Amino acid sequence: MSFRVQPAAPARPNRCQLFGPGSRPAIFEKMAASAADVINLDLEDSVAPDDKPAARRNIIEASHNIDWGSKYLSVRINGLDTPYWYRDVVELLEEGSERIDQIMIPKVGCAADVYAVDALVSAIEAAKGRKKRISLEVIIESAAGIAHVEEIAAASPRLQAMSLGAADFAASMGMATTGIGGTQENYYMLRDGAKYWSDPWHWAQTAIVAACRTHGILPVDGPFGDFSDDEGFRAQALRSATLGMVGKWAIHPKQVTLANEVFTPSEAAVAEAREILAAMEKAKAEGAGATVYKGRLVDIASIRQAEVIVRQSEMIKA
Ligand SMILES: CC(C)(COP(=O)(O)OP(=O)(O)OC[C@H]1O[C@@H](n2cnc3c(N)ncnc32)[C@H](O)[C@@H]1OP(=O)(O)O)[C@@H](O)C(=O)NCCC(=O)NCCSC(=O)C[C@H](O)C(=O)O
Ligand SMILES: [Mg+2]
Repeated sequence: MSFRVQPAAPARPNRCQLFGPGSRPAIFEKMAASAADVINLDLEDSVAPDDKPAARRNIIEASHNIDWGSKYLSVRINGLDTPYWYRDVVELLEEGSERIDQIMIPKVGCAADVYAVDALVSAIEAAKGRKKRISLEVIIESAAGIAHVEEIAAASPRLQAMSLGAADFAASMGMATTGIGGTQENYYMLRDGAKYWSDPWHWAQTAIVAACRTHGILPVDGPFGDFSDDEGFRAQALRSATLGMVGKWAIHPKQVTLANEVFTPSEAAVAEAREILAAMEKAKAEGAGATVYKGRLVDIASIRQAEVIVRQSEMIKA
């Protein structure tokens, strides 16, 4: 381990982030009643330009009137290249209730984008005497975002989470696809005439996970567009979880259960992790740094791996 110790990510469940347009207040109660850990009320791309002011009003009212329970309540503002974003922040934080936990910044391209929002949020919090410190989350969904991912992860002490936005990312990168996440028809290796599909999102996800883990931020997988394809969603989410991501967006309520299932460690996985910890305790007592568990090597690094699973399970239960 480096002398600079890896900071822990925020200890709150973030298995599923359920999105809904701010211009569709009829679904807000349903979002609040869902099993998602995080709610993202949207002012950006799911809201038409003419509907932005009304969507802000809807979200402000909902922050006062709806019981969001223990959910982490986040609002996605518009991008910094639009005329909308500053009014999003000003109106939300001047008129919205203390129930708002977080602001999501889309299409972040450099650390200064986060700095700008942080500065505005800090000024409003101080001017209005807001008690709860607003946290930030960002979406990496452009060539610039992924090129500067590490400086973005380090940009603000308010930053808690970072997502991959596959749709805008694909557009910005000039990727030849209209698919949002998942297997892409033309991304395969060919061997002896047989096709082996590969994962075009993999490298961006691993870059995000590395930046997040370096700076103590939650890495999250973004949307899976085809909400009629449960198995496709599950496969994408399983890959993300295997890479170290802690959760995934849901763009339809039916994706919430799928995400929660994948990002909650199974009882079998927790039991195995505890067995590995017990095996290593025994090895340590016998003066050994390594031992054999179910026919395979486990050593001191295995303790750290097992602890990830046990910690995640305990945090979700808490
Ligand atoms: C995708 C939808 C437009 C589908 O809505 P709808 O046609 O109403 O779906 P259903 O008829 O199947 O709905 C079944 C019931 O569920 C309720 N519902 C629908 N959506 C939600 C929701 N998001 N949360 C809670 N409940 C919801 C319906 O009211 C029905 O209820 P009932 O009648 O009582 O049975 C819609 O799901 C939707 O708007 N989804 C969110 C879209 C969104 O926010 N998109 C932005 C995020 S993705 C993105 O921005 C891309 C990213 O940035 C990138 O670049 O990758
Ligand atoms: Mg986007």
